[in-house]
Amino acid sequence: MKKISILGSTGSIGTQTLDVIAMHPDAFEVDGLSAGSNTALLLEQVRRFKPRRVSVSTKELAEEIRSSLPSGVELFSGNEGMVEIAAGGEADTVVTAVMGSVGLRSTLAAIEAGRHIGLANKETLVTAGHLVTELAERKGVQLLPVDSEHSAIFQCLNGENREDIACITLTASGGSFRDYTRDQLKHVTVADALRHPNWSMGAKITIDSATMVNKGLEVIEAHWLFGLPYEQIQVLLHPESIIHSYVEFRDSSIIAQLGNPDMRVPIQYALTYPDRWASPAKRLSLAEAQRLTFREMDYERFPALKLAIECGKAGGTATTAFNAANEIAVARFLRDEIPFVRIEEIIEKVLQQHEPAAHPNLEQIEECDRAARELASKL
Ligand SMILES: NC(=O)C1=CN([C@@H]2O[C@H](COP(=O)(O)OP(=O)(O)OC[C@H]3O[C@@H](n4cnc5c(N)ncnc54)[C@H](OP(=O)(O)O)[C@@H]3O)[C@@H](O)[C@H]2O)C=CC1
Ligand SMILES: CC(=O)[C@@H](O)[C@H](O)COP(=O)(O)O
Ligand SMILES: [Mn+2]
Repeated sequence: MKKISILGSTGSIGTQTLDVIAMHPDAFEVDGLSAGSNTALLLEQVRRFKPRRVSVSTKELAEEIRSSLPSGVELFSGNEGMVEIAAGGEADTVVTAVMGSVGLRSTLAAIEAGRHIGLANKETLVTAGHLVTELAERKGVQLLPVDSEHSAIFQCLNGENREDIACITLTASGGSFRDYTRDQLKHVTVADALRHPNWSMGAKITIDSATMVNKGLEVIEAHWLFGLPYEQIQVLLHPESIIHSYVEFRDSSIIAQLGNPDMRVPIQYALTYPDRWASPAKRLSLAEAQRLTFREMDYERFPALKLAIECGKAGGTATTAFNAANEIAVARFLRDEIPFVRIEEIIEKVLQQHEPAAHPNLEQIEECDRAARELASKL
């Protein structure tokens, strides 16, 4: 039995990870679950999956659910609680399905404890990619991508030599507003932005997809996961989200990974790697799909993508500040406090005032994250 812990078990990736686990009850068991504030769902998950340890985001929420937990289940709270779920217990693999850079300390703690990582929480790599990848290398821990594009690249690279890679291409759906002009973006609502054309995901990543920040975060994520320079990472608009990404090799061969959009596939592969197991995902019929379309990425239309790549190239704390500013700006947009186009402006303004530090340690990263959040909240 493989033991799995999930950080963010009540979210989109967390619940789909539990769906995958439920499909293979003889192969997986749940060791620990960490949630934010959705205690009703967490308690339901506890009854069904019988974890030994759970955590919620605050002490108050922990006290609220204490008497509803079966005896013997250990209860934790706050960031320390997430670290307990990540590094305590007996998990073989920790799925990082929490949203945002709040997952950084617990991801590092899981790696330090020698747990393999099913990595969905891309913000940790954007915030502190060098710390996460260096520690994983030192501890001999696998960082198994859950993000669909990175799982695709990972699969395309199976058995290949890194020196043979010419470049990788991350595909982008274009998000909710891919056919809008910049002028039309001025009047969009939160409900409009939350209508992703192909994927059903958490609110924050759905907005990131609409601003193309998601693809920016993914370029940085790919840089760290695959150890490639930014010059070898490209982005292509592919509205159907069928080709999840591809690799071009120096002999001009291209290997791509395709499938209907269903996150249970990359989640399961991260849990079963290097094996492939049966999945209920709808089979892709290219005859039915008939046409796959592509468009050159327009960096003027999607300036946040351009800015993210510039931050990636600048290195150090630039990507930390980019991520933190975006997290705050998206939260403000979701609360209807700012218009959609203001998200990009806030990120840009925070970066204008940011003094990047090279090779930051964890304390410097956390200070940069805090300062960028403070500024983004004030703007
Ligand atoms: N959804 C998808 O298809 C994909 C997601 N990803 C990445 O996966 C990660 C998760 O995304 P997604 O599942 O969509 O997000 P959701 O918003 O659906 O879920 C986020 C999870 O994190 C928990 N959480 C949020 N804030 C805190 C906190 N401060 N402390 C503890 N727990 C917290 C939430 O708890 P609660 O709900 O209980 O408050 C929830 O369990 C993100 O990094 C995203 O970019 C990557 C590829 C695809
Ligand atoms: C499912 C997944 O991996 C998301 O990150 C997805 O890629 C979002 O879609 P776009 O950012 O391409 O719109
Ligand atoms: Mn993705």
